[in-house]
Amino acid sequence: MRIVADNLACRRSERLIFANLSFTLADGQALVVTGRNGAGKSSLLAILAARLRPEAGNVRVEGAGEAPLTELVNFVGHRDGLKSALTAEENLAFARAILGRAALTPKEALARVGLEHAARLPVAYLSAGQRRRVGLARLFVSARPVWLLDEPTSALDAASQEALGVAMRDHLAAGGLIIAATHAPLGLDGAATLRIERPVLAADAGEAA
Ligand SMILES: Nc1ncnc2c1ncn2[C@@H]1O[C@H](COP(=O)(O)OP(=O)(O)OP(=O)(O)O)[C@@H](O)[C@H]1O
Repeated sequence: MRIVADNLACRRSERLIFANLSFTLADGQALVVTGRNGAGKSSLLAILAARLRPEAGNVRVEGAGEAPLTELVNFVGHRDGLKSALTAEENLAFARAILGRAALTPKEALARVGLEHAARLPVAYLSAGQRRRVGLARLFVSARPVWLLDEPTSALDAASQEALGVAMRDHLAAGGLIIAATHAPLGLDGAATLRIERPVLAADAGEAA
């Protein structure tokens, strides 16, 4: 399958955040999205996950049968999206039911991120890095092929960053696709990069002329 983003533009609170942004990504490929704070990395991921409407342009998926991109995407956002009162295992069981395409069980997914001992603890009791790892474990409970990751290494220690690198490389080797917004290196050699730059506004062009 391929994801094709064509001339995307994003406006938030009346401000044009980015424009003319295009890329194509195929099976087994990763795209690392970079840019200054506020450049629009999270906004781009939100557009790809159909949580935000683009100002212009479109995103299409090719070669995935009838399935729309929303059903192919597993999105781990900047906020972990976990319910604090539920246990780690319950949070993952919920995600597994919502996402479909069942893969690892919640217990197996927690073992994959080294948190089997925390399965029965309310997420509220976990450290920031542990919460992040539970959030990332959502990637393993469903076989959705497109991982959208927003700052996936934030709060992770070196060992967990390495484990995430292994998981991402395994996913790509199995034909998955990854689009990750980050300020930190992710260890994805050969990934394409997309740096979001400030759009050139008509007013700026006029000033420059
Ligand atoms: N819900 C919102 N409503 C209005 N404006 C928003 C909203 N969310 C983000 N923005 C604005 O959109 C712009 C892009 O934000 P975004 O979070 O996409 O940037 P980012 O590149 O991910 O930044 P960072 O590196 O700091 O995470 C910022 O100016 C931000 O203030």
